[in-house]
Amino acid sequence: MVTELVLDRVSVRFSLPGVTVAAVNDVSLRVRPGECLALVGESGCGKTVLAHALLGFLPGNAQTAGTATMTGEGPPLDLLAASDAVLARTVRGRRVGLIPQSPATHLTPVRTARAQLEEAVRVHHPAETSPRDHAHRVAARAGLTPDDLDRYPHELSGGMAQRVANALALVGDPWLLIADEPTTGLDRDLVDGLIGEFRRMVDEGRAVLLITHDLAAAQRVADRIAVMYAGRIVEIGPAGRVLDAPRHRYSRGLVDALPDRAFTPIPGQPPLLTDLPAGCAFAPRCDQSAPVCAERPPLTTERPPPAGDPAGAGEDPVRAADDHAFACHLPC
Ligand SMILES: Nc1ncnc2c1ncn2[C@@H]1O[C@H](COP(=O)(O)OP(=O)(O)OP(=O)(O)O)[C@@H](O)[C@H]1O
Ligand code: NI
Repeated sequence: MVTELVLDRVSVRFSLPGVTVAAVNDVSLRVRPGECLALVGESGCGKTVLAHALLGFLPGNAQTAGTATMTGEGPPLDLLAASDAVLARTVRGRRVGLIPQSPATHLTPVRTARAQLEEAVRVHHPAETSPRDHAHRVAARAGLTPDDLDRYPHELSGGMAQRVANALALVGDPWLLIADEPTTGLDRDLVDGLIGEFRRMVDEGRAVLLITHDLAAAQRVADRIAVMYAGRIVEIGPAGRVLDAPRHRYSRGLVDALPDRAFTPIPGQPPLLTDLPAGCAFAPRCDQSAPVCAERPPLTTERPPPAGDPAGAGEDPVRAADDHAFACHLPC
C-alpha cells in the first residue's frame, strides 16, 4: 500500500475559560510520497497547532475532529485517534519527524548536543556499531562540526540550536518530515544545505511538510503550496500555479507582499480565532468582498469531475485539495 498521509476535515479547538479558540478548521489535504508541501500563512493562523495535532503534542484543553490517516507500513493509522504509546513507539521520529519551532526549548538542558544526538542514533538505529560516527555524519548534514556537538543547549546560539534540532529530526530518516520554520536564524549557506536535505528526502520518495510564514522560502523548495488563513486552507495547488496565478485574494496578497514582487503588505489584521465570522474570514480585509462573502466559501476546484465520477472532486475536500483548489466566492 502506498505511504501517504490524508487529512480529512481536521479541526482543533482549545477550550479556555469562557471562550473557545478555533485554531484549525476543516483542513483537508493529502501529503504524498516524493513531494514537499509548504503550509504558509501569517503568524497565528494555526500552522504549528496542526503540526502538533499530527504528533499528539496538543495540550489537555484541546479537542480534535476529523481524521489524519497514515497508510503504508501495517494497517492505516489515524494519528488523531492513536494513543500516546502508539505515537511514541511507531510514529514520532520514525514515520513522522518534527523540526520544532523554537528548537532551543525542545532540547534537554542538562545534556550536550552530542549526548542527545547519539541517543537518538541508538534509538533509531539499534544495529549501528558506531553511534558516534553516525551522529557526526548526521550533524555534518545539518551544518555542525564534531566540536559543536560538545556544547550544552545554553551554549548554543539560536542558529546553532536550530541545526541541532534539524539533525535530531533527520536521524530517524522519517517518511514524513514536518519542518516548522526550520530556517530561523540560519544564514544563506545553511538554508541552502537544509533545502538540499529536503530535496534529497523527496527524491528518495519521502515527504516534507514545510511550515513557514515565508512564501519566498516555500517558493524555493515546495512542489505544492497550501495557504492557511484563520485555521482554514483557503488555497492549495501546485507551487507554480499558486505563486503565478493565485485564485484566492489572500494568496494574491501574500504573493504581492514578496520582496521581488510588489512588496506591499496586506492591510489589516487577521480575525480573532475566538470570534470567527460565519462566512469568509478574509472578507473584512478583502478589497473585493461582496454580500455573498457572508456565506462560507467551500474549497472547490474548477477542473471538471472525471468521466464516470458523478460525485466529482468538488464533493470530496481531500480530492479537491489534490488539484488546484480555493475557497473564494469571487476568485482572482
Ligand atoms: N494551548 C493553547 N490554548 C489556547 N490557544 C492556543 C494554544 N496553542 C495555540 N493557541 C492559539 O492557536 C492559534 C494558532 O497558533 P499557532 O501557533 O498554530 O500559529 P502559527 O500559524 O504556527 O503562527 P507562527 O507563524 O507565529 O508560528 C493562535 O491564536 C494561538 O494563540
Ligand atoms: Ni508556528
